[in-house]
Amino acid sequence: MSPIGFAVLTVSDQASLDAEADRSGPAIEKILQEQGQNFASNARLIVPDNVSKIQNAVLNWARQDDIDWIITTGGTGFGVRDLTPEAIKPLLEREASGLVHLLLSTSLKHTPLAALSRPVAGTIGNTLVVTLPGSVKAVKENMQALLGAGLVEHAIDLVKGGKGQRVHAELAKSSGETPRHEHAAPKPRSTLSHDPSAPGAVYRINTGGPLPVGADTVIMVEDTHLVSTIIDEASPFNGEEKEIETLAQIPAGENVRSAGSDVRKGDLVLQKGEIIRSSGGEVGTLAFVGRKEVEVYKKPVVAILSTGNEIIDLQVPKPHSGDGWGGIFDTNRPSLQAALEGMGYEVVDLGVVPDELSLITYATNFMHSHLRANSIDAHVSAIQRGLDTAHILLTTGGTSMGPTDLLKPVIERHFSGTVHFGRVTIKPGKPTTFATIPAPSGGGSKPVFALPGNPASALVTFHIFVVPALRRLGGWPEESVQLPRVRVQVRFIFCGLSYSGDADQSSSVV
Ligand SMILES: Nc1nc2c(c(=O)[nH]1)N[C@H]1C(S)=C(S)[C@@H](COP(=O)(O)OP(=O)(O)OC[C@H]3O[C@@H](n4cnc5c(N)ncnc54)[C@H](O)[C@@H]3O)O[C@H]1N2
Ligand code: MOO
Repeated sequence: MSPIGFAVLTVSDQASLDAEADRSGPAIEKILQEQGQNFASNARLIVPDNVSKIQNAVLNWARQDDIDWIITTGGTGFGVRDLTPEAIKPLLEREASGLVHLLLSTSLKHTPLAALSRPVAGTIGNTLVVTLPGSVKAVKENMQALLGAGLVEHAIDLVKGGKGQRVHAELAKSSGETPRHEHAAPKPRSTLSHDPSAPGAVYRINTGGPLPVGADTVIMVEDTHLVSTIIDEASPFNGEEKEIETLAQIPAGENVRSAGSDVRKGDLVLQKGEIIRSSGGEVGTLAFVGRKEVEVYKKPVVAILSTGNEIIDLQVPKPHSGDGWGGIFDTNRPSLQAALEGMGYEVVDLGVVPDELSLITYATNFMHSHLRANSIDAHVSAIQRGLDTAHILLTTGGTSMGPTDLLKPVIERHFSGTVHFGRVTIKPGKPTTFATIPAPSGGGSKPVFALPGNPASALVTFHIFVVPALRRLGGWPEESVQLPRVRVQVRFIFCGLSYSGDADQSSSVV
Protein backbone atom coordinates (compact mmCIF):
# COMPACT_ATOMS: atom_id res chain seq x y z
CA MET A 1 0.00 0.00 0.00
CA SER A 2 1.33 3.44 -0.90
CA PRO A 3 1.98 5.87 1.96
CA ILE A 4 -0.82 8.10 3.18
CA GLY A 5 -0.26 11.59 1.82
CA PHE A 6 -1.04 14.26 4.37
CA ALA A 7 -1.24 18.05 4.39
CA VAL A 8 -0.96 20.26 7.45
CA LEU A 9 -2.75 23.60 7.64
CA THR A 10 -1.84 25.90 10.52
CA VAL A 11 -4.59 28.42 11.22
CA SER A 12 -3.26 31.36 13.20
CA ASP A 13 -3.23 35.12 12.70
CA GLN A 14 0.11 35.32 14.47
CA ALA A 15 1.83 32.46 12.65
CA SER A 16 0.58 33.79 9.30
CA LEU A 17 2.71 36.89 9.98
CA ASP A 18 5.66 35.04 11.46
CA ALA A 19 6.11 31.39 10.42
CA GLU A 20 8.59 30.93 13.28
CA ALA A 21 5.65 31.25 15.68
CA ASP A 22 4.11 28.06 14.27
CA ARG A 23 4.97 25.18 16.57
CA SER A 24 1.99 22.88 16.23
CA GLY A 25 2.23 22.46 12.42
CA PRO A 26 5.84 21.20 12.59
CA ALA A 27 4.88 19.02 15.60
CA ILE A 28 2.26 17.21 13.49
CA GLU A 29 4.74 16.68 10.64
CA LYS A 30 7.34 15.33 13.03
CA ILE A 31 4.91 12.87 14.64
CA LEU A 32 3.87 11.51 11.24
CA GLN A 33 7.43 11.35 9.96
CA GLU A 34 8.30 9.26 13.00
CA GLN A 35 5.68 6.75 11.84
CA GLY A 36 8.15 5.69 9.12
CA GLN A 37 7.16 4.94 5.54
CA ASN A 38 3.42 4.95 6.17
CA PHE A 39 2.98 8.71 5.84
CA ALA A 40 4.24 11.26 3.31
CA SER A 41 4.14 14.99 3.88
CA ASN A 42 2.77 16.46 0.65
CA ALA A 43 1.70 19.99 1.56
CA ARG A 44 2.06 22.55 4.28
CA LEU A 45 0.55 26.03 4.68
CA ILE A 46 -0.12 28.73 7.27
CA VAL A 47 -3.23 30.91 6.94
CA PRO A 48 -4.75 33.55 9.23
CA ASP A 49 -8.06 32.91 11.07
CA ASN A 50 -10.08 33.69 7.97
CA VAL A 51 -12.92 31.47 6.77
CA SER A 52 -12.37 31.80 3.03
CA LYS A 53 -8.58 31.34 3.28
CA ILE A 54 -9.07 28.18 5.33
CA GLN A 55 -11.70 26.88 2.92
CA ASN A 56 -9.58 27.62 -0.19
CA ALA A 57 -6.62 25.71 1.20
CA VAL A 58 -8.68 22.71 2.27
CA LEU A 59 -10.67 22.47 -0.96
CA ASN A 60 -7.55 22.73 -3.12
CA TRP A 61 -5.90 19.94 -1.17
CA ALA A 62 -9.02 17.77 -1.16
CA ARG A 63 -8.90 17.82 -4.98
CA GLN A 64 -5.27 16.64 -5.07
CA ASP A 65 -4.78 12.89 -5.60
CA ASP A 66 -1.69 12.75 -3.40
CA ILE A 67 -3.43 14.14 -0.31
CA ASP A 68 -5.45 11.61 1.69
CA TRP A 69 -5.51 13.37 5.02
CA ILE A 70 -5.80 17.05 5.82
CA ILE A 71 -4.94 18.02 9.36
CA THR A 72 -5.60 21.55 10.56
CA THR A 73 -4.25 22.98 13.78
CA GLY A 74 -5.57 26.07 15.55
CA GLY A 75 -8.75 28.12 15.56
CA THR A 76 -11.00 25.51 17.20
CA GLY A 77 -11.48 27.24 20.54
CA PHE A 78 -14.02 29.71 21.92
CA GLY A 79 -12.12 32.89 21.03
CA VAL A 80 -13.90 35.34 18.73
CA ARG A 81 -11.25 34.78 16.04
CA ASP A 82 -11.53 30.97 16.28
CA LEU A 83 -13.29 30.11 13.01
CA THR A 84 -11.83 26.82 11.87
CA PRO A 85 -14.95 24.72 12.61
CA GLU A 86 -17.16 27.31 10.88
CA ALA A 87 -14.88 27.16 7.81
CA ILE A 88 -14.52 23.37 7.63
CA LYS A 89 -17.92 22.06 8.67
CA PRO A 90 -19.83 23.30 5.59
CA LEU A 91 -17.24 21.60 3.35
CA LEU A 92 -17.63 18.16 4.90
CA GLU A 93 -19.65 15.72 2.84
CA ARG A 94 -19.78 13.15 5.63
CA GLU A 95 -19.16 14.08 9.24
CA ALA A 96 -17.19 11.76 11.53
CA SER A 97 -18.68 12.34 14.96
CA GLY A 98 -16.81 9.33 16.32
CA LEU A 99 -13.49 11.01 15.58
CA VAL A 100 -14.71 14.23 17.19
CA HIS A 101 -15.68 12.22 20.23
CA LEU A 102 -12.29 10.55 20.30
CA LEU A 103 -10.45 13.90 20.11
CA LEU A 104 -12.56 15.45 22.86
CA SER A 105 -12.48 12.47 25.18
CA THR A 106 -8.71 12.22 24.74
CA SER A 107 -8.13 15.86 25.59
CA LEU A 108 -10.62 15.82 28.45
CA LYS A 109 -8.51 13.21 30.16
CA HIS A 110 -5.76 15.82 30.38
CA THR A 111 -7.66 19.05 31.02
CA PRO A 112 -11.26 20.10 31.60
CA LEU A 113 -10.54 23.09 29.35
CA ALA A 114 -10.80 20.66 26.44
CA ALA A 115 -14.56 21.06 26.86
CA LEU A 116 -14.11 24.43 25.16
CA SER A 117 -12.55 22.86 22.08
CA ARG A 118 -14.85 22.58 19.05
CA PRO A 119 -13.27 20.02 16.73
CA VAL A 120 -14.94 18.83 13.53
CA ALA A 121 -13.95 15.86 11.38
CA GLY A 122 -15.20 14.14 8.28
CA THR A 123 -14.55 13.51 4.63
CA ILE A 124 -14.52 15.58 1.46
CA GLY A 125 -14.54 13.13 -1.45
CA ASN A 126 -12.02 10.50 -0.39
CA THR A 127 -9.98 12.87 1.75
CA LEU A 128 -10.16 12.74 5.53
CA VAL A 129 -10.18 16.09 7.33
CA VAL A 130 -9.48 16.47 11.03
CA THR A 131 -9.23 19.73 12.98
CA LEU A 132 -6.86 19.77 15.94
CA PRO A 133 -6.39 22.47 18.57
CA GLY A 134 -3.50 24.94 18.34
CA SER A 135 -1.55 23.88 21.40
CA VAL A 136 1.43 21.57 20.79
CA LYS A 137 0.54 19.51 23.84
CA ALA A 138 -3.04 18.97 22.67
CA VAL A 139 -1.82 18.19 19.15
CA LYS A 140 0.47 15.47 20.48
CA GLU A 141 -2.27 13.93 22.61
CA ASN A 142 -4.76 13.96 19.75
CA MET A 143 -2.34 12.60 17.18
CA GLN A 144 -1.47 9.77 19.53
CA ALA A 145 -5.17 8.91 19.86
CA LEU A 146 -5.70 9.00 16.09
CA LEU A 147 -2.66 6.91 15.31
CA GLY A 148 -2.69 4.69 18.39
CA ALA A 149 -5.50 2.43 17.29
CA GLY A 150 -4.51 2.45 13.62
CA LEU A 151 -7.64 4.47 13.19
CA VAL A 152 -6.57 6.93 10.56
CA GLU A 153 -5.05 4.29 8.32
CA HIS A 154 -8.20 2.26 8.69
CA ALA A 155 -10.43 5.26 7.97
CA ILE A 156 -8.47 6.29 4.88
CA ASP A 157 -8.40 2.74 3.59
CA LEU A 158 -12.20 2.62 3.87
CA VAL A 159 -12.72 6.11 2.44
CA LYS A 160 -10.67 5.07 -0.58
CA GLY A 161 -12.88 2.05 -1.17
CA GLY A 162 -10.86 -0.57 0.74
CA LYS A 163 -12.27 -3.13 3.14
CA GLY A 164 -9.90 -2.32 5.95
CA GLN A 165 -8.50 -5.87 5.96
CA ARG A 166 -4.89 -4.81 6.17
CA VAL A 167 -5.52 -2.76 9.29
CA HIS A 168 -7.57 -5.53 10.84
CA ALA A 169 -4.80 -7.98 10.16
CA GLU A 170 -2.21 -5.67 11.69
CA LEU A 171 -4.38 -4.99 14.68
CA ALA A 172 -4.79 -8.69 15.20
CA LYS A 173 -1.01 -9.09 15.23
CA SER A 174 -0.48 -6.17 17.57
CA SER A 175 0.41 -6.53 21.19
CA GLY A 176 -3.15 -6.58 22.40
CA GLU A 177 -3.21 -2.85 23.07
CA THR A 178 -6.21 -2.63 20.79
CA PRO A 179 -8.98 -4.46 22.60
CA ARG A 180 -10.83 -7.12 20.69
CA HIS A 181 -13.53 -9.01 22.46
CA GLU A 182 -15.52 -12.14 21.96
CA HIS A 183 -19.15 -12.14 22.78
CA ALA A 184 -19.17 -15.03 25.17
CA ALA A 185 -22.90 -15.35 24.75
CA PRO A 186 -25.03 -12.38 23.89
CA LYS A 187 -28.08 -12.51 26.12
CA PRO A 188 -31.51 -11.02 25.71
CA ARG A 189 -31.59 -7.71 27.54
CA SER A 190 -34.01 -8.89 30.18
CA THR A 191 -31.56 -11.42 31.53
CA LEU A 192 -28.38 -9.40 31.14
CA SER A 193 -28.24 -7.98 34.63
CA HIS A 194 -28.58 -11.41 36.19
CA ASP A 195 -25.74 -12.97 34.25
CA PRO A 196 -22.25 -12.50 35.62
CA SER A 197 -20.09 -11.39 32.71
CA ALA A 198 -16.99 -13.34 31.87
CA PRO A 199 -13.74 -11.30 31.97
CA GLY A 200 -13.12 -9.68 28.62
CA ALA A 201 -16.67 -10.27 27.45
CA VAL A 202 -18.79 -7.50 25.98
CA TYR A 203 -22.56 -7.27 26.15
CA ARG A 204 -24.81 -5.07 24.11
CA ILE A 205 -27.24 -3.01 26.18
CA ASN A 206 -29.66 -0.25 25.28
CA THR A 207 -29.28 3.26 26.68
CA GLY A 208 -30.76 3.20 30.16
CA GLY A 209 -30.53 -0.57 30.44
CA PRO A 210 -29.15 -2.26 33.56
CA LEU A 211 -25.47 -3.19 33.55
CA PRO A 212 -24.69 -6.89 33.43
CA VAL A 213 -23.36 -8.02 36.80
CA GLY A 214 -19.59 -7.60 36.83
CA ALA A 215 -19.47 -5.01 34.03
CA ASP A 216 -18.23 -1.58 35.06
CA THR A 217 -18.15 0.55 31.92
CA VAL A 218 -20.12 1.21 28.75
CA ILE A 219 -18.61 2.02 25.38
CA MET A 220 -20.78 3.76 22.81
CA VAL A 221 -21.65 1.56 19.87
CA GLU A 222 -20.19 4.10 17.43
CA ASP A 223 -16.85 3.62 19.15
CA THR A 224 -16.89 -0.08 18.27
CA HIS A 225 -16.43 -2.01 15.07
CA LEU A 226 -18.24 -5.24 14.30
CA VAL A 227 -15.72 -7.94 13.37
CA SER A 228 -17.89 -11.02 13.10
CA THR A 229 -21.42 -12.24 13.66
CA ILE A 230 -22.76 -15.51 15.10
CA ILE A 231 -23.92 -17.65 12.22
CA ASP A 232 -25.76 -20.60 13.65
CA GLU A 233 -29.35 -21.19 12.61
CA ALA A 234 -29.92 -23.34 15.65
CA SER A 235 -28.70 -20.69 18.12
CA PRO A 236 -31.06 -18.17 19.65
CA PHE A 237 -28.20 -15.70 19.14
CA ASN A 238 -28.00 -16.25 15.41
CA GLY A 239 -27.15 -12.91 13.77
CA GLU A 240 -25.94 -11.32 17.02
CA GLU A 241 -22.44 -9.86 17.34
CA LYS A 242 -19.76 -12.46 18.01
CA GLU A 243 -16.66 -10.34 18.05
CA ILE A 244 -16.13 -6.58 18.13
CA GLU A 245 -13.20 -4.19 18.29
CA THR A 246 -13.28 -1.25 20.64
CA LEU A 247 -11.99 1.87 18.94
CA ALA A 248 -11.65 4.09 22.02
CA GLN A 249 -9.97 3.65 25.37
CA ILE A 250 -12.53 4.32 28.06
CA PRO A 251 -12.04 4.40 31.81
CA ALA A 252 -14.12 2.36 34.25
CA GLY A 253 -17.43 4.00 35.01
CA GLU A 254 -17.76 5.71 31.61
CA ASN A 255 -21.40 6.19 30.54
CA VAL A 256 -22.60 4.54 33.73
CA ARG A 257 -25.05 6.25 36.10
CA SER A 258 -25.18 4.66 39.50
CA ALA A 259 -28.52 4.31 41.27
CA GLY A 260 -29.37 7.49 43.16
CA SER A 261 -26.95 9.67 41.17
CA ASP A 262 -29.82 11.98 40.14
CA VAL A 263 -32.32 11.66 43.01
CA ARG A 264 -31.59 9.86 46.25
CA LYS A 265 -34.17 8.35 48.52
CA GLY A 266 -35.44 11.09 50.82
CA ASP A 267 -34.46 13.98 48.48
CA LEU A 268 -37.03 16.77 48.22
CA VAL A 269 -37.94 17.13 44.54
CA LEU A 270 -40.85 19.58 44.84
CA GLN A 271 -41.88 21.69 47.79
CA LYS A 272 -45.43 22.36 48.98
CA GLY A 273 -46.63 25.52 47.24
CA GLU A 274 -44.28 25.16 44.30
CA ILE A 275 -45.78 26.11 40.96
CA ILE A 276 -46.43 23.33 38.46
CA ARG A 277 -45.76 25.11 35.20
CA SER A 278 -46.88 24.34 31.68
CA SER A 279 -43.25 24.14 30.57
CA GLY A 280 -43.40 20.59 31.87
CA GLY A 281 -40.45 20.17 34.23
CA GLU A 282 -42.43 19.74 37.46
CA VAL A 283 -44.83 17.18 35.98
CA GLY A 284 -41.84 15.31 34.57
CA THR A 285 -40.18 15.34 38.00
CA LEU A 286 -43.32 13.95 39.65
CA ALA A 287 -43.61 11.20 37.05
CA PHE A 288 -39.90 10.45 37.35
CA VAL A 289 -40.24 9.67 41.05
CA GLY A 290 -43.40 7.65 40.38
CA ARG A 291 -45.84 10.17 41.87
CA LYS A 292 -49.16 9.71 40.10
CA GLU A 293 -51.25 12.25 42.01
CA VAL A 294 -50.62 15.44 43.94
CA GLU A 295 -53.07 17.83 45.54
CA VAL A 296 -53.26 21.12 43.66
CA TYR A 297 -55.30 24.31 43.75
CA LYS A 298 -58.09 24.52 41.20
CA LYS A 299 -57.42 27.15 38.59
CA PRO A 300 -60.11 29.82 38.75
CA VAL A 301 -62.75 29.84 36.01
CA VAL A 302 -62.92 33.30 34.45
CA ALA A 303 -66.01 34.94 32.95
CA ILE A 304 -65.49 37.69 30.36
CA LEU A 305 -67.96 40.32 29.23
CA SER A 306 -67.70 43.16 26.74
CA THR A 307 -69.96 46.18 27.05
CA GLY A 308 -70.96 48.88 24.59
CA ASN A 309 -73.58 49.52 21.91
CA GLU A 310 -71.03 49.99 19.22
CA ILE A 311 -69.34 46.65 19.93
CA ILE A 312 -70.03 43.98 17.32
CA ASP A 313 -69.39 40.32 18.07
CA LEU A 314 -67.31 38.96 15.18
CA GLN A 315 -68.91 35.55 15.63
CA VAL A 316 -72.44 36.99 15.44
CA PRO A 317 -72.15 39.81 12.91
CA LYS A 318 -75.24 41.90 12.44
CA PRO A 319 -75.78 45.26 10.78
CA HIS A 320 -75.68 48.15 13.19
CA SER A 321 -79.13 49.64 13.38
CA GLY A 322 -78.19 52.93 15.02
CA ASP A 323 -77.12 56.19 13.45
CA GLY A 324 -75.56 54.75 10.30
CA TRP A 325 -72.23 54.14 11.98
CA GLY A 326 -71.14 50.54 11.48
CA GLY A 327 -69.69 50.11 14.99
CA ILE A 328 -66.46 48.31 15.85
CA PHE A 329 -65.58 44.68 16.27
CA ASP A 330 -65.19 43.34 19.78
CA THR A 331 -61.43 43.14 20.31
CA ASN A 332 -61.35 42.70 24.06
CA ARG A 333 -63.10 39.37 24.54
CA PRO A 334 -61.05 37.55 21.87
CA SER A 335 -57.77 38.98 23.15
CA LEU A 336 -58.58 38.27 26.80
CA GLN A 337 -59.81 34.79 25.94
CA ALA A 338 -56.60 34.06 24.04
CA ALA A 339 -54.46 35.35 26.90
CA LEU A 340 -56.44 33.43 29.53
CA GLU A 341 -56.57 30.16 27.61
CA GLY A 342 -52.88 30.50 26.81
CA MET A 343 -52.31 30.51 30.58
CA GLY A 344 -54.52 27.48 31.01
CA TYR A 345 -57.63 29.13 32.48
CA GLU A 346 -61.13 27.98 31.63
CA VAL A 347 -63.14 30.86 30.18
CA VAL A 348 -66.90 31.49 30.34
CA ASP A 349 -67.95 33.80 27.52
CA LEU A 350 -70.69 36.20 28.62
CA GLY A 351 -70.82 37.89 25.20
CA VAL A 352 -71.47 41.57 24.56
CA VAL A 353 -74.10 43.68 26.30
CA PRO A 354 -75.24 47.12 25.09
CA ASP A 355 -74.96 50.09 27.39
CA GLU A 356 -77.37 52.38 25.58
CA LEU A 357 -78.57 52.96 22.03
CA SER A 358 -77.65 56.12 20.23
CA LEU A 359 -79.18 59.23 21.67
CA ILE A 360 -79.28 60.81 18.20
CA THR A 361 -81.60 58.15 16.81
CA TYR A 362 -83.68 57.71 19.96
CA ALA A 363 -84.02 61.21 21.24
CA THR A 364 -87.08 61.13 23.38
CA ASN A 365 -86.71 60.93 27.12
CA PHE A 366 -89.16 58.07 27.24
CA MET A 367 -87.21 55.96 24.76
CA HIS A 368 -83.96 56.87 26.45
CA SER A 369 -84.99 55.69 29.89
CA HIS A 370 -86.65 52.60 28.43
CA LEU A 371 -83.50 51.54 26.57
CA ARG A 372 -81.38 52.38 29.57
CA ALA A 373 -83.50 50.01 31.63
CA ASN A 374 -82.97 47.29 28.99
CA SER A 375 -79.22 47.86 29.09
CA ILE A 376 -79.17 47.59 32.88
CA ASP A 377 -81.12 44.32 32.66
CA ALA A 378 -78.65 43.01 30.12
CA HIS A 379 -75.75 43.92 32.42
CA VAL A 380 -77.44 42.36 35.43
CA SER A 381 -78.26 39.08 33.74
CA ALA A 382 -74.79 38.74 32.19
CA ILE A 383 -73.06 39.47 35.51
CA GLN A 384 -75.39 37.06 37.30
CA ARG A 385 -74.49 34.32 34.82
CA GLY A 386 -70.84 35.06 35.42
CA LEU A 387 -71.29 34.85 39.20
CA ASP A 388 -73.11 31.53 38.83
CA THR A 389 -70.52 29.89 36.57
CA ALA A 390 -67.13 31.46 37.29
CA HIS A 391 -64.81 32.34 40.17
CA ILE A 392 -63.88 35.77 38.86
CA LEU A 393 -65.45 38.24 36.40
CA LEU A 394 -63.71 40.45 33.88
CA THR A 395 -65.64 43.15 32.04
CA THR A 396 -64.38 45.74 29.60
CA GLY A 397 -65.81 49.15 28.75
CA GLY A 398 -68.25 51.36 30.61
CA THR A 399 -65.89 52.18 33.46
CA SER A 400 -65.30 55.88 33.08
CA MET A 401 -67.42 58.98 33.57
CA GLY A 402 -70.12 58.84 30.87
CA PRO A 403 -73.86 58.47 31.57
CA THR A 404 -73.75 55.06 29.85
CA ASP A 405 -70.96 53.76 32.04
CA LEU A 406 -73.13 51.33 33.95
CA LEU A 407 -70.73 48.92 35.58
CA LYS A 408 -70.02 50.61 38.87
CA PRO A 409 -73.69 51.46 39.59
CA VAL A 410 -74.86 47.98 38.57
CA ILE A 411 -72.29 46.29 40.82
CA GLU A 412 -73.19 48.49 43.78
CA ARG A 413 -76.96 48.77 43.44
CA HIS A 414 -78.00 45.44 41.94
CA PHE A 415 -75.46 43.14 43.52
CA SER A 416 -74.70 45.02 46.76
CA GLY A 417 -71.07 44.90 45.69
CA THR A 418 -68.24 47.03 46.99
CA VAL A 419 -66.09 49.04 44.61
CA HIS A 420 -62.63 48.96 46.22
CA PHE A 421 -61.06 51.25 43.66
CA GLY A 422 -62.44 52.84 40.52
CA ARG A 423 -59.46 54.83 39.24
CA VAL A 424 -55.73 54.22 39.27
CA THR A 425 -52.88 56.57 38.47
CA ILE A 426 -51.51 54.80 35.43
CA LYS A 427 -51.96 55.40 31.76
CA PRO A 428 -53.16 53.41 29.93
CA GLY A 429 -55.63 52.04 32.42
CA LYS A 430 -56.84 55.06 34.42
CA PRO A 431 -60.47 53.89 34.94
CA THR A 432 -59.55 50.34 36.03
CA THR A 433 -62.09 49.24 38.61
CA PHE A 434 -61.95 46.48 41.17
CA ALA A 435 -65.00 45.33 43.11
CA THR A 436 -66.25 42.34 45.04
CA ILE A 437 -69.77 40.94 45.02
CA PRO A 438 -70.92 38.96 48.05
CA ALA A 439 -72.04 35.41 47.33
CA PRO A 440 -75.81 34.99 47.98
CA SER A 441 -75.18 32.10 50.35
CA GLY A 442 -72.92 34.30 52.45
CA GLY A 443 -69.91 32.17 51.65
CA GLY A 444 -67.27 34.74 50.69
CA SER A 445 -67.39 37.06 47.70
CA LYS A 446 -66.36 37.02 44.05
CA PRO A 447 -63.89 39.49 42.58
CA VAL A 448 -64.81 41.60 39.57
CA PHE A 449 -62.34 43.53 37.46
CA ALA A 450 -64.00 46.14 35.28
CA LEU A 451 -61.28 47.05 32.81
CA PRO A 452 -61.25 50.07 30.51
CA GLY A 453 -62.82 49.56 27.08
CA ASN A 454 -59.87 50.81 25.09
CA PRO A 455 -58.32 47.53 23.83
CA ALA A 456 -54.75 48.52 24.65
CA SER A 457 -55.79 49.62 28.16
CA ALA A 458 -57.82 46.44 28.66
CA LEU A 459 -54.92 44.17 27.82
CA VAL A 460 -52.32 46.13 29.79
CA THR A 461 -54.48 46.24 32.90
CA PHE A 462 -55.32 42.56 32.49
CA HIS A 463 -51.63 41.70 32.78
CA ILE A 464 -50.88 44.17 35.56
CA PHE A 465 -53.91 43.65 37.81
CA VAL A 466 -55.78 40.53 36.76
CA VAL A 467 -52.93 38.07 36.18
CA PRO A 468 -51.57 38.49 39.75
CA ALA A 469 -55.12 38.07 41.11
CA LEU A 470 -55.62 34.88 39.08
CA ARG A 471 -52.33 33.57 40.39
CA ARG A 472 -53.36 34.29 43.98
CA LEU A 473 -56.68 32.51 43.44
CA GLY A 474 -54.76 29.62 41.91
CA GLY A 475 -52.60 29.23 45.02
CA TRP A 476 -49.36 30.74 43.76
CA PRO A 477 -47.01 31.78 46.57
CA GLU A 478 -47.11 35.48 47.46
CA GLU A 479 -43.61 36.19 46.15
CA SER A 480 -44.37 34.85 42.65
CA VAL A 481 -47.72 36.45 41.84
CA GLN A 482 -46.51 39.80 40.52
CA LEU A 483 -45.11 40.14 37.02
CA PRO A 484 -41.33 40.54 37.09
CA ARG A 485 -40.06 44.11 37.42
CA VAL A 486 -37.49 45.05 34.83
CA ARG A 487 -35.45 48.19 34.46
CA VAL A 488 -35.73 49.63 30.95
CA GLN A 489 -34.30 52.51 29.05
CA VAL A 490 -36.82 54.42 26.99
CA ARG A 491 -35.60 55.85 23.72
CA PHE A 492 -37.64 57.63 21.08
CA ILE A 493 -37.45 60.45 18.59
CA PHE A 494 -39.63 63.51 19.31
CA CYS A 495 -39.63 66.56 17.03
CA GLY A 496 -36.28 65.50 15.62
CA LEU A 497 -34.72 65.21 19.07
CA SER A 498 -33.56 61.83 20.31
CA TYR A 499 -34.93 61.43 23.80
CA SER A 500 -33.79 58.79 26.22
CA GLY A 501 -34.41 58.12 29.84
CA ASP A 502 -34.10 55.50 32.50
CA ALA A 503 -37.50 54.27 33.60
CA ASP A 504 -36.62 54.88 37.25
CA GLN A 505 -34.82 58.19 36.84
CA SER A 506 -35.46 61.59 35.31
CA SER A 507 -35.15 61.68 31.54
CA SER A 508 -32.92 63.80 29.42
CA VAL A 509 -32.79 65.06 25.86
CA VAL A 510 -29.66 63.80 24.12
N1 LIG B 1 -64.58 62.40 31.28
C1 LIG B 1 -63.71 61.40 31.20
N2 LIG B 1 -63.72 60.65 30.12
C2 LIG B 1 -62.85 59.64 30.02
C3 LIG B 1 -61.91 59.37 31.04
C4 LIG B 1 -61.93 60.19 32.18
O1 LIG B 1 -61.14 60.00 33.11
N3 LIG B 1 -62.84 61.19 32.23
N4 LIG B 1 -61.02 58.34 30.91
C5 LIG B 1 -60.67 57.96 29.58
C6 LIG B 1 -59.93 56.76 29.59
S1 LIG B 1 -58.35 56.87 30.18
C7 LIG B 1 -60.37 55.61 29.06
S2 LIG B 1 -59.35 54.24 28.93
C8 LIG B 1 -61.73 55.46 28.58
C9 LIG B 1 -62.31 54.22 29.21
O2 LIG B 1 -63.62 54.25 29.05
P1 LIG B 1 -64.54 53.03 29.31
O3 LIG B 1 -63.87 51.96 30.11
O4 LIG B 1 -65.82 53.56 29.83
O5 LIG B 1 -64.68 52.38 27.86
P2 LIG B 1 -65.66 52.78 26.70
O6 LIG B 1 -65.98 54.23 26.76
O7 LIG B 1 -66.76 51.85 26.70
O8 LIG B 1 -64.71 52.50 25.48
C10 LIG B 1 -63.52 53.21 25.28
C11 LIG B 1 -63.06 52.96 23.82
O9 LIG B 1 -62.76 51.60 23.63
C12 LIG B 1 -63.63 51.01 22.65
N5 LIG B 1 -63.99 49.68 23.12
C13 LIG B 1 -64.73 49.39 24.20
N6 LIG B 1 -64.92 48.07 24.30
C14 LIG B 1 -64.28 47.53 23.25
C15 LIG B 1 -64.13 46.19 22.80
N7 LIG B 1 -64.66 45.18 23.47
N8 LIG B 1 -63.41 45.97 21.68
C16 LIG B 1 -62.88 47.02 20.99
N9 LIG B 1 -62.99 48.30 21.39
C17 LIG B 1 -63.71 48.56 22.47
C18 LIG B 1 -64.82 51.92 22.58
O10 LIG B 1 -65.46 51.83 21.36
C19 LIG B 1 -64.18 53.28 22.84
O11 LIG B 1 -63.62 53.77 21.65
O12 LIG B 1 -62.50 56.55 28.92
C20 LIG B 1 -61.89 57.81 28.65
N10 LIG B 1 -62.86 58.85 28.88
O1 MOO C 1 -55.91 55.61 30.75
MO1 MOO C 1 -57.05 55.08 29.40
O2 MOO C 1 -57.12 53.46 29.93
O3 MOO C 1 -57.04 55.80 27.83
O4 MOO C 1 -55.86 54.57 28.41
